[in-house]
Amino acid sequence: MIVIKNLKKSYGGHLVIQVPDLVLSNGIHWFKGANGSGKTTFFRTLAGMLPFEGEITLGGMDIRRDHVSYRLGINYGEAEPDYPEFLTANDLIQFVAAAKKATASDVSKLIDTLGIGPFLFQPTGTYSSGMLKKTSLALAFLGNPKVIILDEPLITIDDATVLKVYELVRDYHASGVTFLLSSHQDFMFEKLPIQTVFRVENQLIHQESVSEH
Ligand SMILES: Nc1ncnc2c1ncn2[C@@H]1O[C@H](COP(=O)(O)OP(=O)(O)OP(=O)(O)O)[C@@H](O)[C@H]1O
Repeated sequence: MIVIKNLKKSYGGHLVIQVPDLVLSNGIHWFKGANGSGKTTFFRTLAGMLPFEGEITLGGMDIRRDHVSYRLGINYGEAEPDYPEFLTANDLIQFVAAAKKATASDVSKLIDTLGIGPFLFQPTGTYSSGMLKKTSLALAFLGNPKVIILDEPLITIDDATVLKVYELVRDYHASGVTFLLSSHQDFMFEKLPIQTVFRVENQLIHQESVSEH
């Protein structure tokens, strides 16, 4: 469970998002909102990548005080991944796997499921946008996170990979992982048990009814 209190995130004095009080329970949550509404900023803040005002805890772990255990508990998949171009998918995966304490068998399962094998040892500078996205998705599933945040997980990947991502989300969710997702495309509700839909608008986050979607 993520508990957020009095969160304010600004860039250079310009307020982007404020969350006075929000509890994200275990489940799959979809964050919707117009371009520039603050979804990525909110996700990066929760992932511990940005300074902010307020308090965030994950399963009782404080984002600042318990920063190592907090970060082991939360994974983040970038909307538009961008890596140093000389690094291969294998370099990135091995590095993150070690940091996130992932097992070798989980690593090879993810490489296989997401079809990364054919370009595993090529530098990411040579990748298509879909190959970069598959790499970032593999990184987001490594280790034993309690929460996985996927920012626009379905963009640039082919239809077969979209189905694999649904499968991964369902499987990890079945073993207790909470997902925070954003997408401008609709998710296939029959393939993903989405519990809550949130709308990010006017610097705030409102809960919507799932049946509206
Ligand atoms: N590093 C930054 N420095 C200054 N302003 C930023 C920075 N990153 C984002 N912003 C601003 O914060 C606001 C929210 O951006 P953010 O990327 O969080 O939106 P988003 O909802 O994810 O948008 P999209 O749907 O287009 O991905 C925008 O006005 C953007 O210009």
